[in-house]
Amino acid sequence: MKVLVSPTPADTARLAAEHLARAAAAAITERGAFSVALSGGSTPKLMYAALRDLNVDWSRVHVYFSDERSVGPDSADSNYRTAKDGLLAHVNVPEAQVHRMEGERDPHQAAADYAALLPDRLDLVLLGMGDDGHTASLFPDTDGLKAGGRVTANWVPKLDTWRLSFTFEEINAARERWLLVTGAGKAGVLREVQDGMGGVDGHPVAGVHDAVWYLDTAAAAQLSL
Ligand SMILES: O=C1O[C@H](COP(=O)(O)O)[C@@H](O)[C@H](O)[C@H]1O
Repeated sequence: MKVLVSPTPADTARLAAEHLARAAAAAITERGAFSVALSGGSTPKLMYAALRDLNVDWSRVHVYFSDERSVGPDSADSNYRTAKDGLLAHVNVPEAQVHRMEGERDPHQAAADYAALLPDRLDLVLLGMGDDGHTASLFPDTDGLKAGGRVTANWVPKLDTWRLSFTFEEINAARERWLLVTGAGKAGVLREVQDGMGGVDGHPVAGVHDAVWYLDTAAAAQLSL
């Protein structure tokens, strides 16, 4: 586990945003473009705000999503909408370079179509971790944990809904994976992940390999570092 601990969620967000700006510049210099998959939920919001003030050549950035809920782009639950409101509407990223997952469509068809538009290899996948150890929309004890290919339609019984999600194969094939996790509420789960409790079925985030973890002090409180 490569772990970077900052004092507060805002510090964590700022550090990840600064590293993202640096990673984007390096990729653009080396390969002419930077491809990043964003995550959803509440944790990335502070990072989106921090990123708006940084120097990034957004004309060379291609934005994807690692997961999406079964809703349209205007829903308050939409991961795309969170990213749009918090970041994409405030920077000069060309619309044609923003690729949202279409949560409002038939999930199997939407997953297949999304897999077809992904580049060969993403530069960076940004991820979060839920209180139950899920990451992207790979929830404990769901079929999506064993899905092959790049994107899966994952039925989540406890939420009674479909989710669209990158598979582990796609997440682990990217050049880099960063996990952004903050708050005391995540400390116990993080400890269990570090101890290997429940394996990937119990704590899906354990299926993410060679990640950099951006944590605040509260989330890291129970880890042995
Ligand atoms: O449902 C989701 O939850 C996770 C974690 O979200 P958070 O609110 O605890 O930060 C998120 O990473 C994922 O993209 C999202 O769809």
